[in-house]
Amino acid sequence: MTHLLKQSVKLALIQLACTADKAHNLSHARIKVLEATRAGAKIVVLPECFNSPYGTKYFSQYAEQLLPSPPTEEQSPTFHALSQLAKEGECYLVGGSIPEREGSGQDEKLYNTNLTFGPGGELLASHRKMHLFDIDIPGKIQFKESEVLTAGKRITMVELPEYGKIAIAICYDVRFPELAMIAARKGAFLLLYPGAFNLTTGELHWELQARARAMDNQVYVGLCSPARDMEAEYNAWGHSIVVGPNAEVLGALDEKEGVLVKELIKGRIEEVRKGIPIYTQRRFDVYPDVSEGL
Ligand SMILES: NC(=O)CCC(=O)C(=O)O
Repeated sequence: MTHLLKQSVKLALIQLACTADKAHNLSHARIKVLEATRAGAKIVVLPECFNSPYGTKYFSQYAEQLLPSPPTEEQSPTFHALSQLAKEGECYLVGGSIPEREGSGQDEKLYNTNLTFGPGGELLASHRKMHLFDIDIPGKIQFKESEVLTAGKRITMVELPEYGKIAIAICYDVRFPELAMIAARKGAFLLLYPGAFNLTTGELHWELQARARAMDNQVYVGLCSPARDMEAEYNAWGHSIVVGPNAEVLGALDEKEGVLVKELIKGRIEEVRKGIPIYTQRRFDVYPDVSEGL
């Protein structure tokens, strides 16, 4: 029997204490990633906007140029730091996200972009957040990424030769089940979302979204947040979480900085799908398969 996850693997989520000092964030991320790889993690994830404050007024200030790829050290210090770190830790490094600048002047565009590197330091994928975080809950939170950011247009999947396919999206992207379903139907064993939910929606929806995406698709899901900083303008929810294919919480952090390492088990997805066979019971004769044609 072929398995979606070819061999068991340890996944680490780094719930980083992010500051306004990019150089500090990069060196601190290195310490935490290497802590995770020493614990045996082979897939390591950083949070959304892990090397800058999260806020529309900061994106331009912290943005780096990623194209043409590879960028120079000056264009993107983060690209080079992450590439080097993946190599040093001999891991797949899902580098959270950073603000990306493309073009200049009138043509300038900013994106919220993930870079994912392989153990040789090679860039494997780049995901631009597809669904921008525009919400308005009166008296609680207003946020409008689309004031400054442009949305990405591509679903991102990466083949890890030893393990299988993973899918990467960013934070608010998790609220769109179509994205997760397309990735799962295309063979992903793991959906990863660097994210930074807030104190209003975090409690109600963060764990629920992670478990829902896992339950609907019978795959592993990981959501990786920055640590909460009550001095910052945006207070991240924290609670980075790993969920198994039966929607079971395999592990979760509180709001403080931490490293969560969990083993994903070969054969578990197939076991869950055999027990509750929704994966093969869908009625694509009645409603469309969202992954069809993509
Ligand atoms: N950074 C984000 O996309 C935040 C998403 C969020 O908080 C939500 O409730 O969704």
